[in-house]
Amino acid sequence: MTPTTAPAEARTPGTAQKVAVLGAGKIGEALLSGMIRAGWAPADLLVTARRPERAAELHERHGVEAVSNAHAAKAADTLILAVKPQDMGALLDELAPHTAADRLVISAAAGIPTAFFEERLAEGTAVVRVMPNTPVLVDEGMSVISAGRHADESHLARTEAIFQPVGKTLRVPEKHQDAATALSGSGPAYFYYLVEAMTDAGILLGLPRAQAHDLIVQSAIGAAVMLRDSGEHPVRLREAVTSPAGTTINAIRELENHGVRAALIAALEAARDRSRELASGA
Ligand SMILES: NC(=O)C1=CN([C@@H]2O[C@H](COP(=O)(O)OP(=O)(O)OC[C@H]3O[C@@H](n4cnc5c(N)ncnc54)[C@H](O)[C@@H]3O)[C@@H](O)[C@H]2O)C=CC1
Ligand SMILES: O=C(O)[C@@H]1CCC=N1
Repeated sequence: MTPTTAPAEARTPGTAQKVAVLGAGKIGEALLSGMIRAGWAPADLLVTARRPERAAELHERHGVEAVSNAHAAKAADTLILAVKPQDMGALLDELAPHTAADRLVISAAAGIPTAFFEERLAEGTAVVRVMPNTPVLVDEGMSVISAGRHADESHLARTEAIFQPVGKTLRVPEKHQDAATALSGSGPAYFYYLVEAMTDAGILLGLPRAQAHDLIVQSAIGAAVMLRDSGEHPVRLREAVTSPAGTTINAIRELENHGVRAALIAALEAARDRSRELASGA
């Protein structure tokens, strides 16, 4: 399965569909801004927020009408639910009386299975589960998509029309969503953490913080582009940096001595386990 990027013609939303983002916090607003960059008319979008000040802020920033959850459920064909997993039950209680079965419901919440929505919404409602990540803000997101019981190809295509303009998408069976959440949903945080730690190392080695930051960030960008574009395996790319009796191998030995590889495997396993726990509202 290779992640896909939208063909040019799919990047321009061609339908008169109305899409509502319910619970526009960090990820909801990132998606909203991405849809506008991709050419969605603000008039075809709706947004909901818990606090009136937040609703006003979203309206001011994006020119999108802020409405109640009930209004969004009635007026929009596609509802993107972007509240915290722990708030999803309450949101669905609010939406259920107003949501017709022909709505497409897209959940961006970690952990919550499509069955959770199907049980609480009108019989036959199409639900798609998506795990995006924050680089949707710069159109470099990774959004992992799974169909619920009543979601067909057209629902998946409508979902991809929303998420492909802000990055890549990948369809997976829903059983892999917790793993995807651990890898790409949370993934950006691990890279930020590494940059933070490596910048500290630069300071230890005597560089000013700003310079250390720039050296590490540009190395990260260069490495990421090579990983994406060179077609080479990461091991080959690392070997090309690692000269015999050189500097890099000394660093790699320390990473191995400190169990960094095992720590990463354990960390992602812990994230996967937490995603599973969220399914029970924990
Ligand atoms: N932050 C991230 O990198 C990612 C987050 N997610 C998922 O996206 C969801 C949101 O996460 P964040 O944006 O980080 O959280 P957040 O806390 O920034 O956003 C959630 C927003 O929902 C609002 N809200 C809660 N209940 C509401 C209701 N009944 N009606 C209207 N608005 C309501 C809150 O006031 C808040 O603004 C979570 O389910 C999370 O698992 C998924 C992928 C990545
Ligand atoms: O930390 C979280 O629970 C959310 C889901 C994936 C990224 N952020």
